Amino acid sequence: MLQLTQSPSARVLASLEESYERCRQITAKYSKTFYLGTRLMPEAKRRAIWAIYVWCRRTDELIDGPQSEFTTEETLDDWAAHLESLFQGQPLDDLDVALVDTLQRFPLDMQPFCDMIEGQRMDLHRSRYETFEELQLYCYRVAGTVGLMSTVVMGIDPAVNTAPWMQAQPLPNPAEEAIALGIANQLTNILRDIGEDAQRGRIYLPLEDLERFNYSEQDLFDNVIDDRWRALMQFQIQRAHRFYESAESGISVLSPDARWPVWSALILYRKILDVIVENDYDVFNRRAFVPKVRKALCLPKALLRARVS
Ligand SMILES: CC(C)=CCC/C(C)=C/CC/C(C)=C/CC/C(C)=C/COP(=O)(O)OP(=O)(O)O
Repeated sequence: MLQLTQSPSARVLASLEESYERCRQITAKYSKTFYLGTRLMPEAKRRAIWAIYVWCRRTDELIDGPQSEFTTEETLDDWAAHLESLFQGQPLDDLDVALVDTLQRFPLDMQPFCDMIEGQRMDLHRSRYETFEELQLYCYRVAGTVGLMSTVVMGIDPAVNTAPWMQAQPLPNPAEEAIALGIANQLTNILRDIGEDAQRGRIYLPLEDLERFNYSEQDLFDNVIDDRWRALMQFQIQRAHRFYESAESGISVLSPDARWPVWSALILYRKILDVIVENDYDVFNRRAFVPKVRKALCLPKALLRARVS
C-alpha cells in the first residue's frame, strides 16, 4: 500500500471553517472591545475582520509575545516573505487559511500589512520617541494600518453622494478618518499601558512633551503623580480626543451595516480616556478599563449615532 508520509510543509491545513473559528476565538480572547464591535457586523465582514485581527496580533506578538526575545530583523523579513505568500494565495499554517480566503473576497492592498511590519521594526530598535511626529508615524504603522484594512472589508456606502441627476462619482475614500481612528485607539492604548511599558523600559510619550511639562523620565519610572503629571496627561488625552473627533465624519460614508460596530468601538475605546481621568491619571497602579455594564450602555448610544450621522 502506498505510504502517505507528509513533510511538514505539505501537512494538511485546517479547513476554512476551523481556521475562521480559531480566528474568532483569538479575537474574543485578546480584544474584548473590538470583538464586541465585530459581533454587530454581518457574518462575512466579521469573519474577515477576525482573520485580519489575528494576522495583526501575530505580527504584534513577534515584538511583544513570549518568543519576542528571539525576534530579530531577520524574523521580520521572514514574516514579510510569509505575507507575500499569503497574497499569492498560499497559506502556510492553519491561521493563514482564513486570511487567504479573506484576501480573495475583499480587495485588500498589501501595503498596510507591510507598513505594520515596519511598525514592529520600529519597536525592535527604539524605546523612545523624541517628537509627536515620530510617534504618529509609529501609531499609523501599528494601528492606522488596521483602520485602512478594516475599511476595505466594511465597504463604502454606494448611496453616498449620489442622486439621479448627478454624474457617476467615484466613491469617497475615508482613508484619513480610518487612519485617525487607528491612531486615536493607539494613543489611548499607550496612555492606558504607560505603567506596564515603563516596567519594560519603554516610554511612548514623546520626550518633547515630558520636557514641556518639566516631568523627567526618572519621574515616570518612579511613578510620580503630581500636577506636572496631571497636566501632561491632560495634554495627551486632549490630543487623543482630537483624533477621535477627526475620525467621526468618516463613519457616515461607510456601508450602513458597518456604522454601528464602528461607532461602538469608537465610543467604547474612547471611554478608556474617561476612566483614566476618573482614576486621577494613575496609570501606574490601576489599569483603566470600561466595566461590562457601562459597555452595554454605550451600544444604544452608538446605534443612535449610526442612524443619525
Ligand atoms: C472611521 C472609519 C472611516 C473607519 C473605521 C476604521 C477602523 C475600524 C479603525 C480602527 C482600527 C483599529 C481597531 C486599530 C487597532 C488599535 C489598537 C490600539 C488595538 C489594541 O488592541 P488590543 O491591545 O488587542 O486590544 P485591547 O485594548 O482590547 O486589549
